[in-house]
Amino acid sequence: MSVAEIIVDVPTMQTNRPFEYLIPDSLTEVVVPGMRVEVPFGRGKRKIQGFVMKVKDNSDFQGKLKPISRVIDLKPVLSDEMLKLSYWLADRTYSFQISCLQTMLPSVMRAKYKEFVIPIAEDDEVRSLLNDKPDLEITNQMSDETIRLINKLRKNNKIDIQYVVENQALQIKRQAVTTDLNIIQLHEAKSKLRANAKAQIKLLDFLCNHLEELPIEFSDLQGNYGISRAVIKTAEKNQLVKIIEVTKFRKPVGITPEQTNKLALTDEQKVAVDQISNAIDQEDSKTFLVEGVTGSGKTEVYLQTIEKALKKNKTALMLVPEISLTPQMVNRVVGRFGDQVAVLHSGLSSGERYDEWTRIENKDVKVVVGARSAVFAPLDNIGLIIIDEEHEASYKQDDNPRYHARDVALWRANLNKAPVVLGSATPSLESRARAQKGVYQLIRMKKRINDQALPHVHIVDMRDDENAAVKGDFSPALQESLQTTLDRHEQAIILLNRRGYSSFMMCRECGFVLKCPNCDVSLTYHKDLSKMKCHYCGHEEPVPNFCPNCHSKKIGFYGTGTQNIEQQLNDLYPNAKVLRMDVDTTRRKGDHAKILKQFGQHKADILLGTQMIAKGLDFPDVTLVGVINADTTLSLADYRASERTFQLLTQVSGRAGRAQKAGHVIIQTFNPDHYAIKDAAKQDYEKFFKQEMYLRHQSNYTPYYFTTLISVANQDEGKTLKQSYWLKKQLQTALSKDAILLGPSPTMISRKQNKYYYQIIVKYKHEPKLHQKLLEILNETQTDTKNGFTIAIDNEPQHID
Ligand SMILES: Nc1ncnc2c1ncn2[C@@H]1O[C@H](COP(=O)(O)OP(=O)(O)OP(=O)(O)O)[C@@H](O)[C@H]1O
Ligand SMILES: [Zn+2]
Ligand SMILES: [Zn+2]
Repeated sequence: MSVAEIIVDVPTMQTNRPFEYLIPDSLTEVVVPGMRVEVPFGRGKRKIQGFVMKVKDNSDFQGKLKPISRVIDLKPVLSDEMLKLSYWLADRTYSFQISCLQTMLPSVMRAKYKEFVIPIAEDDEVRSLLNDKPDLEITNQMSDETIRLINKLRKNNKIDIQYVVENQALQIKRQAVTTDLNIIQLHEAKSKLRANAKAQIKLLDFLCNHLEELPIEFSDLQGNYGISRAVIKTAEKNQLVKIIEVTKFRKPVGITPEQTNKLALTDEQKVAVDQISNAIDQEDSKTFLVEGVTGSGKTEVYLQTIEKALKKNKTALMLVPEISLTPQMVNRVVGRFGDQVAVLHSGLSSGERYDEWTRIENKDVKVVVGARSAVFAPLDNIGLIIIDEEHEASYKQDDNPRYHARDVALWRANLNKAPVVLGSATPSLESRARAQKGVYQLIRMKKRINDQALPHVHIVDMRDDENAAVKGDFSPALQESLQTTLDRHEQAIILLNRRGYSSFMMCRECGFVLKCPNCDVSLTYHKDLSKMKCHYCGHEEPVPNFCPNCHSKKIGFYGTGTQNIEQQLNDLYPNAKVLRMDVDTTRRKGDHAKILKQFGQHKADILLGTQMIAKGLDFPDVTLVGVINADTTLSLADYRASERTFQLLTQVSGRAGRAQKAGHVIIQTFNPDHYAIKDAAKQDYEKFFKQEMYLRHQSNYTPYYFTTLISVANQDEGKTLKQSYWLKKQLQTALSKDAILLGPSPTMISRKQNKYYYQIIVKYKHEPKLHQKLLEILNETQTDTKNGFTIAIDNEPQHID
């Protein structure tokens, strides 16, 4: 007898452990760990997906084991390494193991179920429900009446509901057009068409010219040849073409890498490459922190150490923050290693992602570049892991499982005996502190390439009379610098620090602010839709003409958006070409890359944007960087506010003067004396680090204390509060007197999608009982789902709001 231990796809506390299933004789030796299978679960015929964790010869279970119904995969989709990782990840992030297993796979491989009605009794009602067909799929389009009928028939044992697991990944097919007609028949068909059937004629002409390339995908026909779906459908009806499904490897778009060659290293780069190469050679899983100023050439260090790993017949994993935001980086890696690279990022369609995943899984590639979730890439025999811009908050996932890619990378590196390289001009305080203690090895690169000086930064005090008097958002100093830059035919980058700065509506008569009815946030104006929108729940409504509160007409926009700044730039410099990069102009795939390409080709003079333009960009003609409002991130109610502000300002300043020409930066602020702004102006990370460490020490925060954030949500505010206090009491029983408990307090946005949110923060140094207690709390609160509480535990949160 062989038995499999399986984690089933039922994300509840009770099912958060392996269940045993019998492996039927027909499947012995087929079922192996890491494979997905379909198993019966609970009463009735319900079938669900599960992951095989272990296969063994016998079971201690007294009752009768149910058999596995079928296998979903023909070979394991998760390696032993990944299965092992899932235990650690679930424990560390307080999440269900099933969520962890699923997080490691491309989303298309996550289970989808179809439900079918199966008749089990002869009955008129059943027959009419099924319309004389053998079964009926239950969809969410069914009327309530039908659902009620189904329920009734089920209660009377006349029908049964069966669940079928659908493997989406295998079903990624695309619609394509082909034809059975030969060229002569096509011409004949064309001659029979009426002259005004222009679209049909165009389609037939196309077919005649591309017969050899058939079948051709719908999207291709639409996108590249302007032939619409309707035209194809008509042709199908007239039996001119056939519509079929094709499976294809999709090639991610937007990447046009130019071949790059190895550069001769500077002295600082050489030191870094040597030390890291050594660790690769020795299979030493140590962590390096490369603290290199902006433009010091960290990328070349990454590329040459990756090459080292490949030479040793190993693979390399490189994480970057949201790749679609840094096409330059992807181009550099693909340019160096060509076909050996797979790219994983959220800009890919789920199909493209799956294809890239398959290439890695098939061992067709040796290097993986990707954003956060690429840390789970099915690479084997990893020799090096790199995390660029390691300070980025986006490496932490906001939803369950709330993992930090850095932690996962360290875990995998340890198992693979590979070094980790964390790179940044502005390392996170945690990482820099670890380097201080010798946990990580610090490598500093203090000079820019070509010995180019760091840009000269000028702080403009917006409280000054002269600056306060200007009408728009541009101080005289910034206006002048922009003019000089334009006169010299150089380029400028203007940063609008976005947080809390979008356009909302306020009444200047009574102070009323237009808010979302479901969430406790103001609605944001979207010019292109001419609507007010909620960024949390998507609620939208028309722009009001008068105040809903006092009926005054003095309701108007407040705050400045990028569109507004763009208008001001156009008014100030009518001859300059401005490119705007924000959420609105980068909605579609490839928009990002397009804007950056245009700017790189100097088709525009000014690149205006939000945080997304602050990092990684490397354009030689950019000599001026202007920051409109340095303070917005500073005013966040988060203990990381100073750190975030320093990072943002240092990074964006670093975009100026990276090649031959010297760079200038103008930072407009209402807090010119704040250390985060002053240190950023000097690009002095070390000074900032010391000051910020001192303050964190004073206020008992990371990296001196560990932090865990527990949030409670419910539709009823009273219940939420009560539950929060109960939780706090529970925690107190497990904590020593050295731990600090804050809250419960409402989160900054205390209501989202009609739920109230309260949070408790635990700060601690050493609390051996805390972990167990938190698991117990989860257990107790989640078993009782009827109350509708959502409890989330965030280990080392990136944002506290
Ligand atoms: N050894 C070298 N010789 C000549 N040019 C180099 C060398 N190393 C890097 N460069 C060039 O210097 C520029 C800056 O390098 P890179 O973009 O890697 O900086 P960085 O350290 O990543 O900076 P940032 O943190 O601002 O992104 C690039 O254009 C790169 O091609
Ligand atoms: Zn009003
Ligand atoms: Zn809302």
